[in-house]
Amino acid sequence: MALGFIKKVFTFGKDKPVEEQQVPEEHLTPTEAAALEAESEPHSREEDLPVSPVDPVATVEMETAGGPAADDFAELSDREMESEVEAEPEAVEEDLPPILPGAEENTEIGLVPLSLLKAESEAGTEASPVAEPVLPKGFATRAEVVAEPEVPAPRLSWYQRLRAGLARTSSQLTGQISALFTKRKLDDQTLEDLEDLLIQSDLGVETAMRITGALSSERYGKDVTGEDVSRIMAAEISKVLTPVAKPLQLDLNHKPHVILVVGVNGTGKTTTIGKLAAKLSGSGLKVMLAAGDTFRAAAIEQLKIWADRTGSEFIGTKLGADAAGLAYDAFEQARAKKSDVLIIDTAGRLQNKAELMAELEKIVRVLGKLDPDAPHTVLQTLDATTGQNALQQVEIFRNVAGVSGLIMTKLDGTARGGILVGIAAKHKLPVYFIGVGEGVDDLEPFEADDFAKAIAGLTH
Ligand SMILES: Nc1nc2c(ncn2[C@@H]2O[C@H](COP(=O)(O)OP(=O)(O)OP(=O)(O)O)[C@@H](O)[C@H]2O)c(=O)[nH]1
Repeated sequence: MALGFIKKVFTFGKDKPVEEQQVPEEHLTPTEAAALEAESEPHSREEDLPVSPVDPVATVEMETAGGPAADDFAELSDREMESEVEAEPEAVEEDLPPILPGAEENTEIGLVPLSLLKAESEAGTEASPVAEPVLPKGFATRAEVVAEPEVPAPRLSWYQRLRAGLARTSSQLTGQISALFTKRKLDDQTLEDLEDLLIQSDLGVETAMRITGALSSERYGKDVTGEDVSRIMAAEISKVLTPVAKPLQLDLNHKPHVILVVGVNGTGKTTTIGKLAAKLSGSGLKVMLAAGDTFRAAAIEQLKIWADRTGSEFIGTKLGADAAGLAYDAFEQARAKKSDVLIIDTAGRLQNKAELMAELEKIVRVLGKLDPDAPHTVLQTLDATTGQNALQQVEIFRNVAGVSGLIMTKLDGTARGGILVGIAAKHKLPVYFIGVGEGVDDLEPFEADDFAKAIAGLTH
């Protein structure tokens, strides 16, 4: 065995210069040579292998955390753009939450955790087991004490996460309402003050008036508690939301049913597409995902990973390519492959708003050439932490892309969910799902009653 070569390989990247350590083989005694060989064995472990100077995870993290400014892309050459798109998918996968609980522990498909391998190899090299002393009653070995199982933190139900997300809205509101009604009979002044509070919580003038109207007809001139107001508020909000809480209807005669997903960047389009794809493919439908956000390399990358993880087909193009062209190709391919559902991602930010709107209009127009009814669903994602701005976003995207339904995301964060009530009252667009986390299962059908109770701070 060429000892010099082995030493070179196993000492790569270490502080000591390789030359210093090299001793010609013939100058060693057999014992020294054997000792040296033995010493080199443990270095074959993963952690001593050279590390690539560029960390792809860090690169993608940087982009997903907001991405480079629009102008940054102008300076990329085509080749650079392509290489960004072709980056190893594993790099981003580490960032994404696991698809199935416990999937990483699956040994049935030939994957064995590294820790198990290490434990096995250590067990094999042990000289002989040392007999544990038997301790008297009342004593315990340190290992026994340390090995006490940790109780895992219970995973919150989606409703608990929704309530936690809406806690800011609800506790602020209920706190102020309680303060308003302490030792006061319901009169015109308290009703007016209540109306102001409700409007400030993004519920909208119409809903605020509904609530004060209902309260007035039930309790005018009588004592009112914060609890009374919360109950009436939940009932009135539920009345506004119930007509818009609808399931997303798929017409599978279309083959594919085309869903175009639009919305401002960062509102959760790509993640929501992944969650939808998981639900659809999980129920046996053939799904194709198209990366129509050709503006951001990480978005293409992210969608490809979701496609792989959900067993969906994927179609993408290079960064900066015509998104409408991609949508057209995707529709043709999905037809040829007899996909049930085609979901098309779009960019949320281009250099300017006019350009973004022109691109969306073109995508809709081009899809209509292949099927006058396509896109069959236009979904808009709304970030629940944005408040009043979401109202304008619906206005704009509805006009340009003909939004037919909404999904509100990030309701698990510090959400300002009141705005969904305002949007429902004004636009009356269906709300299909709500996002309550970043995981694949964190997409729940929208339930008017649950949502209304969570805003009013009532327990389920
Ligand atoms: N907490 C929480 N985070 C979410 C939810 N939905 C999406 N996110 C996160 O929001 C961030 C933005 O989501 P994306 O899916 O990349 O948003 P996008 O609209 O596709 O963004 P662009 O590609 O920039 O247009 C990511 O970090 C997601 O993990 C949700 O329901 N809850």
